[in-house]
Amino acid sequence: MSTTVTAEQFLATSIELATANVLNSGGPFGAVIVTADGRAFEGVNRVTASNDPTAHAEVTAIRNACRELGTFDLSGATLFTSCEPCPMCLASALWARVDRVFFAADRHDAASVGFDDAVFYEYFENDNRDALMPVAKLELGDPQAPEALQPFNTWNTLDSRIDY
Ligand SMILES: Nc1nc2[nH]cnc2c(=O)[nH]1
Repeated sequence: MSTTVTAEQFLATSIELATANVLNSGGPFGAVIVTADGRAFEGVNRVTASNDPTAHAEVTAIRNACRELGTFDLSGATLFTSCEPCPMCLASALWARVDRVFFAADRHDAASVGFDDAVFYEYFENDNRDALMPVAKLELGDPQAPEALQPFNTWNTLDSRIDY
C-alpha cells in the first residue's frame, strides 16, 4: 500500500529537522525539497558548524537535492522550510527554479531570537541600503569597450555553453 505524504507532513518534518539540528550544534532551521515525482531531500542550517554563512537550511537542501539528482535545475520541486526563507535562500530557490515554497515560522519569529532575516529583507526594500552595505558599479577600461563586458561577450559566442 502506498501512502501519500502531505504538504503539512513535509513542513512538520522541516520543523523536526530544525529542532534536532539545534541539539547538533546547528542553527534552528530545517528544510525539505520535494521533487515533482515525490523524492525528498533534506537540509539543515550548518552556518556556525561549518563556518559557512551561506549554509542556511534551504541552501543546504537545494545543494543536497542537486548533488543527488545530478542537476542544477529543480523545476517542479517544492521547498518546505521551518522558517520563511531569507533573501539569499529565496534567490537560491529562484536560481534552482523551484516551483513553490511553504514555510512555518516567519521572519519576525526569527528576529525574536536574534536572526537578521527581517533586517536583510529591509535592505532590499529600503532606499537607504548603503548604511548597511554599500554596493557600487566601478567603471574599468575604455567606456566604448568596457572590460566588464568581456566575460559576457565570451559567453555569448561560446557554442558549447550551458544556459541556466
Ligand atoms: N530561513 C532561514 N533563515 C535563517 N536565518 C539564519 N539562518 C537561516 C536559515 O538557515 N534559514
